[in-house]
Amino acid sequence: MSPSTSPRFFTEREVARHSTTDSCWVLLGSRVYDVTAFLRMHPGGEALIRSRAGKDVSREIEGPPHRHSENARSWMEQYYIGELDRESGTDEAQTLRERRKVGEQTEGKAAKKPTKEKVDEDDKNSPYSRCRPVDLDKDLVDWTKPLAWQVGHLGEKYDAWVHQPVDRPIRLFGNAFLEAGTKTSWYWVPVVWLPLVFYLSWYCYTTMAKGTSRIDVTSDLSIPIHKYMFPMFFLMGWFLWTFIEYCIHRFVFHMKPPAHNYYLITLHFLLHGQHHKSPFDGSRLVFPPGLASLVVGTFYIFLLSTLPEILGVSVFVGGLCGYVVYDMIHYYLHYGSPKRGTYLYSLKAYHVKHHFEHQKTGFGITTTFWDHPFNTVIPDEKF
Ligand code: HEM
Ligand SMILES: [Zn+2]
Ligand SMILES: [Zn+2]
Repeated sequence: MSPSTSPRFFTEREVARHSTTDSCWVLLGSRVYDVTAFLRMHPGGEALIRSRAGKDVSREIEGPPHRHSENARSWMEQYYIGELDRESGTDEAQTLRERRKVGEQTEGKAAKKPTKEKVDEDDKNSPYSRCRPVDLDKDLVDWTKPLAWQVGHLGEKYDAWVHQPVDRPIRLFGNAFLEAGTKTSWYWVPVVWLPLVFYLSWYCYTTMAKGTSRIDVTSDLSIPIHKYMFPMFFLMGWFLWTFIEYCIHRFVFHMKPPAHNYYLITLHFLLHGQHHKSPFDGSRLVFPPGLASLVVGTFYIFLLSTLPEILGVSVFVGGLCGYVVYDMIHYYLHYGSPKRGTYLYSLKAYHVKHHFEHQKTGFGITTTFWDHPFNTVIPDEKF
């Protein structure tokens, strides 16, 4: 909603009443926001916003504990619902006021509402004047049409546009079947891949348990593989996955497409750009199994061509399990509300900062480990 449209007015009491998980409003000065839809997604935790429900959060947005990014402020504008009417303290006064407005309108006089000039004046005096409202009419793309074939035309404006997140679902393709093919519910990932993880783990363990598996180090030296070595190979595969996770996110998903290359921009948008544009579009948060099988298949072929069979399969299954955990954790970081102080809380805060503020750093999702050697750790906040 743009601040230039005539806003609705709310009394202080009315705003204060919306202080539950089902309906949570906050204020920035005299501007009223319904942030209910954002509560669970908030990286600082649901409780922090809920404890300030019905109140002015200007100080908290500036921090400490956290100075919110430009994108976080623009994001908040999407939840703007109206203005606080400080003069009319009670609901009765509000009702009277509404009646007076209707009366004025029927008498042909101008209704008592803030004019555009008045609102702009207020905005100028507010510390949030730099908040850029999400104006869907003025956006660089036409949201009423599929986006896949539009974004390539944005050229050099694409990079800035794609990194300004919005809270709305994306339609990629006009064709309903094609569109459906790009969406995946989170549960398909464990449904498709976990049976394979269990089967291959059982296969590796029972094969090793026969006691006949050996690794030929040289033509003279051959080491027997004990069944209890399986967990070690499995964990090696998982660790290898965390490296692949980092590399795919950093070097494939965050490749910077050349501004004049329509096709590479489109490819970037389909692979990862759409997730940055609409980070909470739940239908596109996990890899479709068809696409994932390309990566999984390549990983399998690579391991089996470089390692002895049983060792390769053991490492592969650990990596596959790491991938399933990655996709589930990524989904949870966007939709879950982990407790403050937990590992998942720190991962969520880290990942949402990657989305909102530090798009060129913070590529680790299930672990920040690989950000250290590659020097892409999101710096700690300083006040
Ligand atoms: C009500 C509207 C709010 C919105 C839309 C919002 C949005 C966000 C976003 C997008 C981030 C990720 C980092 C960034 O982009 O700045 C964030 C982080 C954070 N927010 Fe908010 N926030 C809101 C209110 C609050 C309030 C009232 C508090 C209370 C103190 C708060 C505390 C934090 C903290 C502590 C973090 C960082 C989490 C961490 O690094 O541990 N936020 N918020
Ligand atoms: Zn990313
Ligand atoms: Zn994400």
